[in-house]
Amino acid sequence: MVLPSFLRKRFNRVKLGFFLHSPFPSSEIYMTIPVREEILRSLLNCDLIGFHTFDYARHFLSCCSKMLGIDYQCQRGYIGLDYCGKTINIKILHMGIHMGQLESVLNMEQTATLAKQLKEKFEGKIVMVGVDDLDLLKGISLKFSAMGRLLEMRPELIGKVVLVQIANPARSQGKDALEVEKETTLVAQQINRKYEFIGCSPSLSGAYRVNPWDVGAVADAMYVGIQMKDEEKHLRHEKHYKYISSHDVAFWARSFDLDLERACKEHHLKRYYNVGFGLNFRVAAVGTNFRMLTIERVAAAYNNTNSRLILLDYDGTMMPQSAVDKTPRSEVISILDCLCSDPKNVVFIVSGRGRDPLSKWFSPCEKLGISAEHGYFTRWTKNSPWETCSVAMDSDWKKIVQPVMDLYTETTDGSFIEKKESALVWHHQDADPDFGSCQAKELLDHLESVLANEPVVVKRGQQIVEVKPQGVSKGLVVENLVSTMRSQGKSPDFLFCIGDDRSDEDMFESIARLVGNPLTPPIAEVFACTVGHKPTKAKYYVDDTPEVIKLLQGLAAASVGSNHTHTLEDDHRETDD
Ligand SMILES: O=P(O)(O)OC[C@H]1O[C@H](O[C@H]2O[C@H](CO)[C@@H](O)[C@H](O)[C@H]2O)[C@H](O)[C@@H](O)[C@@H]1O
Repeated sequence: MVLPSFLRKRFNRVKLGFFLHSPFPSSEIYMTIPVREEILRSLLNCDLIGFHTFDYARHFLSCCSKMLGIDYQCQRGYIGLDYCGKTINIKILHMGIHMGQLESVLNMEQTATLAKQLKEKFEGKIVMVGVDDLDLLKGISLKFSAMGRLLEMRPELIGKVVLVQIANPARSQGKDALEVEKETTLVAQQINRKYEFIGCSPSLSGAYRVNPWDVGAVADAMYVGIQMKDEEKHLRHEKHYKYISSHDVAFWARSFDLDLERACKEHHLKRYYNVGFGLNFRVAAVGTNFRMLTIERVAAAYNNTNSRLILLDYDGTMMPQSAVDKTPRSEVISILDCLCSDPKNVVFIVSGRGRDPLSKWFSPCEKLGISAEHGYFTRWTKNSPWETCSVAMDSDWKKIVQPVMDLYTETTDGSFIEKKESALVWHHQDADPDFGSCQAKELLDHLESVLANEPVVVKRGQQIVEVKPQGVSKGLVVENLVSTMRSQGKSPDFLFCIGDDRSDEDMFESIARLVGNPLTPPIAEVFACTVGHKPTKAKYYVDDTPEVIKLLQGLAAASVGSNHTHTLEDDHRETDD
């Protein structure tokens, strides 16, 4: 299960599908695994993850939600799981059996001989047949016990009913397999001894769904089966046979492969969003060369340029999503300060957060620019005034949104509403992950239906549903900052932009447009970088938040190295003091 991590790291564009041919445990059990998150994250490197049943898939989705805070949704009949901006598809399909193999065995002379022998042996008796692997999961000994219970409850059946169990040899020879074999044989012997019962082997009921742990219920089901009319037995058998023969292992393989192709195609299209649509070669390269951003690569460009624009998302980029205290560490402040001190740099935090927390957190950085609420507010330095987005701001829509969000807050324990100046945000991070995610989907639909004629958009984010004015986006921030720098005669020759979520994709999209526009001055060095390995409009990625900080630290060191005025360590010490 950890292989996908290694494969994805080594071969970025490989098509990865994973099918789990055994149950996925419920979250309560899975939770006890020390490396539970690593395994989940590894699987999420796949394009398609398959399970035998909805229950196993549900367990997996619930683990992702509870342990990684990752949402899932149902779209166009498919279950998708949002991970780092990419939708991982979940497939539910039984693997099926090999029909050709079954038929060839059925047609063998030996089979006919055995069938004849069994018929003769159990002449005049009701025969129940089960076929199982002799392993821990099949619960054969429980079925034996149920047979015992049936004979106890219905003594008139003793000698009239036979249970024939075909037990495929265990595929492993481990302690588990040997124990199951021992236990099964023991139970069978006990029951056979008690009823001097002939030739009975372990069995499986099949047509009836019963709790295998409820021996009495299994015994009842056996009785119903025994009483059943032949016509009904045939109908049930036909139904099953039709399903089994049409959903055999070949069908499973074809279907899984088709879905894997579809999932990869979607991921491919998302990653290569702009390729071939009239944009120039540089943009096309965004898709074809998606690679990890190293400090060596970016520092070389950094050192050779004179007017740099550095755009940094906050949550999930500079600050881990999982952090409780969102205040930036002194090390981060020190790095930012150092970057801002370089006269060749214009550095901006571009965040969905409100201007108050951002200005408070970054108050030590005098020269840092802040773009808050996805660009609704922008200020170039600590002492410059806030500029407000020119988008028409009629806040009457809040009167519609507030009561709807109130309703969901009331019914969703742990959720709350964040009131930003330009937006209203419903948070469900602290609610039950499954219920919260389900409510978020409902809320999104609900809001979209009541806001159809309002100048706002409803967006899903990391465990949030946000309503904000139409036209406000981080993409617009990029366009405005670049055009302001150009109008000031400081046309950027280096553009570094890093972010992790869907709102940051708007920045990458704008950058692709800027780079592809032959009518505007070219930007020599462009680094659009996402956090995490996923389909994106960015050309580069880094793995996680610590890697982002390391990268910025490298750039800050390059600035320090070029002017030799002070070291990062000095800065750090001063800030800590
Ligand atoms: O643009 P970003 O810097 O990535 O900010 C996006 C959102 O950040 C905040 O929400 C996030 O943090 C919350 C508190 O820890 C958490 O509850 C939520 O799940 C995260 O998405 C902020 O509250 C939002 O307004 C921003 O849009």
